[in-house]
Amino acid sequence: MVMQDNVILIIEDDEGLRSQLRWHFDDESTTILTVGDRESALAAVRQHEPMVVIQDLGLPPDPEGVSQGFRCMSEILSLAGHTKIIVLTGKGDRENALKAIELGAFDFYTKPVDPMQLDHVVSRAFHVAELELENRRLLTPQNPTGGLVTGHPDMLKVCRLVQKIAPSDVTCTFIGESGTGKEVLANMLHRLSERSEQPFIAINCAAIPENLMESELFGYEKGAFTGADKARSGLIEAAAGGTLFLDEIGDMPLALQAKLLRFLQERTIERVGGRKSTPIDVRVTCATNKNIEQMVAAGTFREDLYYRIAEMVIDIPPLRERDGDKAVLARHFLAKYAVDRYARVTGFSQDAVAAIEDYDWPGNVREMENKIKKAVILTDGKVIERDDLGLDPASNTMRLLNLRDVRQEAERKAIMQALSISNNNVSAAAKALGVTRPTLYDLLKKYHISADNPS
Ligand SMILES: Nc1ncnc2c1ncn2[C@@H]1O[C@H](COP(=O)(O)OP(=O)(O)OP(=O)(O)O)[C@@H](O)[C@H]1O
Repeated sequence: MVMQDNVILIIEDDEGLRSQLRWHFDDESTTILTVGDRESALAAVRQHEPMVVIQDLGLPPDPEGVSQGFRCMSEILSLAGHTKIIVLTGKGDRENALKAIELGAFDFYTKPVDPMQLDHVVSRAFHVAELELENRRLLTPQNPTGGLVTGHPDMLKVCRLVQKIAPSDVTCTFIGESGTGKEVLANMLHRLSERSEQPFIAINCAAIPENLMESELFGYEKGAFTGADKARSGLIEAAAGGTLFLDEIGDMPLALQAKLLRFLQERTIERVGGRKSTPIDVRVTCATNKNIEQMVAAGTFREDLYYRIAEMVIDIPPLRERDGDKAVLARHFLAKYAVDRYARVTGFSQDAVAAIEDYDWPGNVREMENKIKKAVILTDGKVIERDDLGLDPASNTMRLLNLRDVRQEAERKAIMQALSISNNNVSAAAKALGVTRPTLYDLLKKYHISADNPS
């Protein structure tokens, strides 16, 4: 079955509400299917596999209870596990709302329905579904990504670039903040290359003391220095035939930069204390979170080495700039760690989702993985709550005024202006801004602007 883009299935036994929702969501780009009971819902899912389902919990023959609603939800998820189900619950029915999340619902919405508010939830569900779909498209058996998960257009572009250059021997350098996935990408590059059966050796240039780095990389001969009682090969030799990943290349001392450059030019190594040159066939990949061009200008990084390692420079955006990836990655890490004795943990509360979205993640994906792993272990319930995540809002305020902030402020102002000119009509405002309605809803959410009161 292929998931259909822009199909919403509404499962609601109240005919009035069903028509209201159909009428509200109906537009040229969206197909709305409506049904009133569980059997018809399952038939519609089999036939159309909608991306998003809006579902009432009270369905016949148990319209006052929740048994049919939960059964329907579980059956949809076992038929089409990626469906984003938004459950409609009665006021004060928090217990069932949480149970729905535990069973795998994407979100819940408390009646009475305000279609404009429900729009936010629906467009977020579409957004996450689309990102996950992109990620699944990327992750085919022909495209092993070594565990890289993303749905963000810029990261997908990076992945495609990596796939393209993998078969060549181009030396590429990944530039990005710590924890953004540079090593994961370097590993993906290796796996996709013809060297995949050979070793992938990663070395963190910032973690090795300067006086040991040369012998670590190039190896040494017996008697090369005090304590060298036998010869040892270095990491370049260990990577022979495969890939050597030099992480934090910006921290490599100048003296060693010269030796690395010689290796990259001649493709031979000389062990410390040795006189013999040995040819080694290795692909070199680098990463850094430093601005190497600035270091070149300051004289702390050799320009000739920079040109060698930067045959291809690939920028990795920080997590805070990957709109939508936070949700996709959070769900990925939950699935990764909520196993065995933690399998009871099945989702995030609404508050937790909002906290994940709002947080800046200065430590990027690594920080998120650690925080979610910890939350899975620490939570007492079945759902991870905001407090379980231990996100420190202070780190969000550390941001300096930079181009991104300026751009966001301009975007926010333009949206407010468009809303005010269009009398808060979201469709008209979206048109004026040249974006789709779901995109505008995403932006409204991002900037915490209410369309009812855009001040
Ligand atoms: N897109 C991703 N999907 C899944 N896991 C990811 C992704 N990006 C990063 N990770 C995970 O986050 C952690 C940090 O990633 P990685 O080591 O690749 O970051 P890095 O940019 O190389 O960091 P550093 O500069 O500090 O070495 C790893 O455990 C990795 O598996």
